[in-house]
Amino acid sequence: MADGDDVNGLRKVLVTFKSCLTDNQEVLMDPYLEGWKGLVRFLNTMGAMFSFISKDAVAKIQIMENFRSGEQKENYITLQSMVGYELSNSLVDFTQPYSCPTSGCRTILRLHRALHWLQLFLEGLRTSDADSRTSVLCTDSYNASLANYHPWIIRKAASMAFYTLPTRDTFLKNMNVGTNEEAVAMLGEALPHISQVYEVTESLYAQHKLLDLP
Ligand SMILES: CCCCCCCC/C=C\CCCCCCCC(=O)N[C@@H](COP(=O)(O)O)[C@H](O)/C=C/CCCCCCCCCCCCC
Repeated sequence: MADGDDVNGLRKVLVTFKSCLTDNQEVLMDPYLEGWKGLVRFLNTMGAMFSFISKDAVAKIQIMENFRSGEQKENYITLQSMVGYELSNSLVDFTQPYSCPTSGCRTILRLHRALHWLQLFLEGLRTSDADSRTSVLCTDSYNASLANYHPWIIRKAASMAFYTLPTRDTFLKNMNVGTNEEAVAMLGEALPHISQVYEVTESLYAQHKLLDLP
């Protein structure tokens, strides 16, 4: 395959997050989920050690796609409409985890926290030295974000999976978006959009006191 072929579609995935935000700063659910599906496709190329992560992400994406295709699909067009609908209909459980049915607000919060990890990881990948280890970058970004919400056993399993990651140079090559310099440039283009989606979601959840949903 010629150099630069975006065989994993990562360029398209990262640009998808750019199409999440509307002119009035609302986050569109469909491209948000498409972005995550693309990231999971890439995750699935990294081996069986990551399958428990992929399974959880796929399950959460499926919950949201069910909302987007269900009777109330019009209320799930944006994260803002989802929050308004679920809060005004008392569908969000502020006390019990895993209450049924699992709310969209709770499910998106888990993906939102993972988006923070992604932001930190991609920035680390973009700015680190050529001889850096992706495992260290991934561990550091995980410990600064998602790890704060996971029990010991999950943190242990995650750190074991991270240990199998290659060097930064090999990881950038595996992204299949061109030379390493082109991959770094693509990360620089994509990161501001990912950060914007993260910040808009963070302030939406903070405004409605949803950041600590169990
Ligand atoms: C351009 C380069 C792209 C880089 C590759 C990115 C690929 C990342 C794809 C998906 C990221 C993982 C999404 C993980 C969602 C986890 C949500 C979560 O926290 N789930 C926990 C809580 O859910 P509830 O139990 O409350 O329902 C769940 O308990 C834990 C599940 C296990 C996953 C925990 C580890 C997450 C590590 C994220 C790093 C991914 C490693 C990527 C390797 C580069």
